[in-house]
Amino acid sequence: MRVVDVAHLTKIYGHRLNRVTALNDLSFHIDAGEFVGIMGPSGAGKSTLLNTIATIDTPTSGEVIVAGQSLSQFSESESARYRREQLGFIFQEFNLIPDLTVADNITLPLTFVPPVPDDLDTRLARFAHLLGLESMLTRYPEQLSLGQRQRVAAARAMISNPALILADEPTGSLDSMAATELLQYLTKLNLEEDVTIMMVTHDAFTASFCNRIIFIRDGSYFAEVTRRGPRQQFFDSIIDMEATINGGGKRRGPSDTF
Ligand SMILES: Nc1ncnc2c1ncn2[C@@H]1O[C@H](COP(=O)(O)OP(=O)(O)OP(=O)(O)O)[C@@H](O)[C@H]1O
Repeated sequence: MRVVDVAHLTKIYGHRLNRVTALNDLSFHIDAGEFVGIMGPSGAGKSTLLNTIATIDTPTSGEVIVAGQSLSQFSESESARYRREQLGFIFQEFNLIPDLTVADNITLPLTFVPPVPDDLDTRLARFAHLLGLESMLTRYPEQLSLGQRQRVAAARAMISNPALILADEPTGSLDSMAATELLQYLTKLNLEEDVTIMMVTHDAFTASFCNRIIFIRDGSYFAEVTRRGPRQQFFDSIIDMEATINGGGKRRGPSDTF
């Protein structure tokens, strides 16, 4: 099943002399159960793409369909509902609420707008278990390590069973050990729970935990690489593609597999 369908997406900011084309006829799709990385040089349009899928930004032309719904048809309230029910967000800076316990932070998406589901406690227990947070539920965010905080953010993103998790540089604030641990958890949730993840990252190591990377440059689709073998090999192929994209090479068309 297709979760994300981006078709001929174009976003132009400003007009006349200060016109900037942030996205330029970008098309790709993501299927259910994929863990897809979005990479590309600074200014390539990655944040604009995330913001468009999150309905924070509206496209100039083209279409985004998520879980069968065309985002351009949404009213304000439908967008808010879509973000609440279909999306889960993991940000670089965690965005946890300091005055709430870990348990209350995780369940926030379910308690924010009534009615609170009957299985709230079961869902909390399940995601706390999946993310190794069972012993920390009564603590406050400041009593956790940065890696643990990001796992709380991941549990919060997933507790409402959204169609898509949007992760924006989720390892950006973590040291390499905590980053690896988080990525292992995300991989496990992707493989075992079929969570669909789209992750923007600058970091090839982080990207190597995905199963496919879409590279964009100047707002357009540039190339993609798909993991077929060991992660080290996939990492090398990501580094190669980064060199190509930064070196100004031309690479477009069919998927490269490694
Ligand atoms: N609100 C805005 N008004 C005008 N131009 C914008 C706006 N937001 C982004 N841009 C421009 O659109 C282009 C794409 O920006 P975007 O932030 O999406 O890139 P990015 O790939 O996320 O970059 P980075 O990796 O540096 O975060 C850039 O040239 C940027 O300057």
